[in-house]
Parts: sequence; C-alpha cells; structure tokens
Amino acid sequence: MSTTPTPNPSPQGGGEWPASRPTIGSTQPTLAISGLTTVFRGRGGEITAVAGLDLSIAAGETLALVGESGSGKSVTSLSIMGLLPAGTGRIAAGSVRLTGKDGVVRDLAVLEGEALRRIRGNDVAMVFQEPLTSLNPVYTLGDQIGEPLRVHRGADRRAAREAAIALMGQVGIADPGRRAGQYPHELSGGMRQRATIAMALACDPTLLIADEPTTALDVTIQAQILDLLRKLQRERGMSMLFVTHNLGVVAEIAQRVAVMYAGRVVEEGPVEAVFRRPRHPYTIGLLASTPRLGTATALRQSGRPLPAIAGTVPSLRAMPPGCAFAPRCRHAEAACTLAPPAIVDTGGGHGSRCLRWREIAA
Ligand SMILES: Nc1ncnc2c1ncn2[C@@H]1O[C@H](COP(=O)(O)OP(=O)(O)OP(=O)(O)O)[C@@H](O)[C@H]1O
Repeated sequence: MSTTPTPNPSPQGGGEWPASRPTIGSTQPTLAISGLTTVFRGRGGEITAVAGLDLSIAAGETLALVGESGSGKSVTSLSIMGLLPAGTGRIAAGSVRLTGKDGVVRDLAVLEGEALRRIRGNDVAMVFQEPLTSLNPVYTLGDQIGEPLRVHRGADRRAAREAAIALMGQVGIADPGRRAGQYPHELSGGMRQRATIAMALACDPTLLIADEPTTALDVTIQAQILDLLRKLQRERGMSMLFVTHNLGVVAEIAQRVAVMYAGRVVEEGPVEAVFRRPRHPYTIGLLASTPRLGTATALRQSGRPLPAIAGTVPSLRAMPPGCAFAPRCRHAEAACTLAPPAIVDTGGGHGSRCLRWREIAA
C-alpha cells in the first residue's frame, strides 16, 4: 500500500495550510495534531514551548520532525504521549487525535489517568534516545518486554515471556531465549535499544514515536537501528514520528518532514521536495552546508549535528513579535516583524511559514 501524499491540486501554491493530502487506501490519518500549544510554568511565568502546532501522519507513513536544540521536538513527543512533567508542563490548547487499533479516534490531549494509560504502550509507544530511560535495571529483559502484554492484553507471565522472546528475535537480538533472562546492564547499548524497540512494539501500536533513537549510539550501530526501524515500520504498516536533529537520517527514514523553529513548524512537505526546493530561509540555512541527498549516509555517519546558522534561537521568554526567524534572516523585511506569519500551501503538499516564499523560491 502506498501512502505517499498525492500532488496538491493547486501546484502553484499560495492556498491555506494544511493543504488537503489525499492518501491511497486510508482516509483517516493515524495522528492528527491541531493547534497544539504546550506551556511550562517557571519562576518568570509561563513559557510557550510549542505554539499552535499542526501535524498529521497518514497510516503507514513516517514523518520526521527536525530542528535545532530547543525548537520543541521533544516537548511535542511528550505532549502526544501525555508524559509532560507533572505540575510544570501542560497542554494549554489544541487536540492530539490518534486513531487506535480499534479504528476509534481519541483526543489524547484531554485523556488522563487510566484512560491515557490504556492507550500508551498499546496504541502509541515511544522509543527514547537513551534506552535506560525505559528499561528498569532490576527486571529481566523478558519480563520488561512482555510487560505491555500483561498490562494491556491480560497475558499471563508465561505467555508474555514467550511473546517477549519472539519479539526479541524480530528485533535482531541473537539467542533471545537466553537474553530474556538477562538484565539491561548485561547488554550493549545497541542491544538495549533493540530491547526497547521490542517493548514498544509488543502491543502492535498504530503510532511509534522515536525520539533521537540513534543519537546515543556509535556510528555503525546507528545505521543498524535505523535499518531495523525502517524494516519494522514497513512490515507492520505502522505510522512513525521520527524526531531527529540530523538531516541525513531524515532522508533515509521519512517520507515527509516537518521543520521546527522556536516551537512552530516553519516548513513541511515531502522529504524530496523540502530538500530540493526548500521554501523557508531557515530550512535553506540548515541545508546549505549539508551534503546532497546522495551523501546522506556520510552525514549520518559523521554524526554531525545540524549546520550552524548565524545568530541564536530567540528565548521563549522574549519572542520577537513577528516571524521568530526574522532576526536571523537575510530576507526579512518590515512586514516580517509585525505578526507571526501563517503557514501557507506552496504547492505539492508543501507548506512554508514565510511571507517571502515566492521570492525565495525564485
Ligand atoms: N521541563 C521543562 N520545564 C521548562 N521548560 C522546558 C521543559 N522541557 C523543555 N522545556 C523548554 O521547551 C523548549 C523546547 O524543548 P525541547 O526539549 O522540546 O527541544 P528539542 O527541540 O527537543 O531540543 P533537543 O534536540 O535538544 O532535545 C526549550 O526551550 C526547553 O527549555
């Protein structure tokens, strides 16, 4: 089944965003985020870490969320999962609509407590940068990987352990029967990340969120984990939100990419279109010193972060009144400093939050 977005009916662009993105075989996105606004309470009052975010991921599609450190990628993931730090972080507005395995659409932004726990680890699961975030040092891998099956499906201990061993085999852990009796510290970093992937997939989620899942690993292991995630995503037809700061990884894993800057998506579209014809000066800056798509593997293997752009990301406490990127943008003009621009359809399922996208494209 192909889920690649079909070209937008108005290839010249200029229309409202989100542009309609018909997909083949499915009319309902797995994830539809609308107007998500996440705030944190601090000593100086509230800061808005994610500001009115709209994103959607079709069934079987991988969307990469990319941006500099502090742009709001992880806060977006944690907002979807309902894992914001209690007491300080909260979703102030918007909806996070997830289509579950049962076909029912639920707004995770308003679910709490037991209702949210029934979805988390079952319909949506997450793999973190550091595997030890999700692995408990005092339980065996077999027990932990089988745990979601006991919680969500009522599997007994024996059945959960057998399923865990099968899952460990599927994620490429050799000798899974023996490994299932081992503890996290007995495995290498790469094997531990495979174990967390097995645990995340135990209940066959419709959406997997992978937040920098290869960043903490060394180069050859990174490539293996990326290959594994791509393979599992295709085999299972699940949707994936892949958070990364590495453009080379985007080219390898995702069909679409959303570029975040200061809590907002500034550009979104099919990976190839965004990389070949970027429509936002921030994306152009990110791509400027990045090897061409064909050498994406070289970039990933170099482990290089996003290339530097002159200037700094604005503080969330002192956001400029207009476009957040305007102070760093050589294309900025007076209009850019008045109000935050809306994201507009630039054609072909591609959107940009830049008033001057037509001139930049030309
Ligand atoms: N617990 C928290 N309390 C207060 N502010 C927070 C908290 N967590 C994140 N933030 C703020 O939210 C903003 C977005 O952070 P986030 O971690 O989502 O960025 P990121 O794009 O994932 O960066 P990185 O690539 O470094 O992980 C940052 O300014 C950060 O300081």
